[in-house]
Amino acid sequence: MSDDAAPQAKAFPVSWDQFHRDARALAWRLSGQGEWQAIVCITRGGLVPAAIVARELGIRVIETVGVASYHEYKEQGSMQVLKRVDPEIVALGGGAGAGVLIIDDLVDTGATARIVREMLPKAHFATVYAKPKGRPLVDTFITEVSQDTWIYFPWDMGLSFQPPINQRSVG
Ligand SMILES: O=P(O)(O)OC[C@H]1O[C@H](OP(=O)(O)OP(=O)(O)O)[C@H](O)[C@@H]1O
Ligand code: HPA
Ligand SMILES: [Mg+2]
Repeated sequence: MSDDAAPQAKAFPVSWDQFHRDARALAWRLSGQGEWQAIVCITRGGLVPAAIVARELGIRVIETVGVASYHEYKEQGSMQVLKRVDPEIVALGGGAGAGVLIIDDLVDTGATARIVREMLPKAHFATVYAKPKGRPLVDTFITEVSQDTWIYFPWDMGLSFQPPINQRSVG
């Protein structure tokens, strides 16, 4: 875990339904903010909200940028850029990504957002969820959760048996 990462005391599980609703809410909010020429989604987490936003706003030019940092579960390591943005996309709108929408599932410490913003300084950065440390790097988001919350996305979860509340150990 990086030095500034908080221990994750709380859990915020998100179902597919809730994620779809929240990503659609993001599309609504973005719809009044300009004519987007392309989406750059940050893989892999940004792929799902990008598909929903692209469908709602009729955006058909979709590019990816690959950044990985959480190599182990909840542990942030060194940042690795695995795929850069196509120069054709960077050049849109007169250069530096003007008119481009960058989409990710969430911003946590802001480390990922900082790297991608450097690549496209004039782009609009949007996420579905935001934690306080990363929030200043995002132009538009839907829901804020506390820094010590871990968000569980539906693609990372499966159905499993839950013991009755009165049989759970407290601790
Ligand atoms: O604000 P930060 O502290 O940088 O964290 C946010 C990033 O972490 C997660 O991606 P991850 O690196 O785990 O890769 P993934 O999208 O492939 O799961 C998430 O999808 C964001 O991209
Ligand atoms: O809270 C989180 N949930 C899932 N992936 C993440 N990557 C950084 N923070 C998170
Ligand atoms: Mg990611």
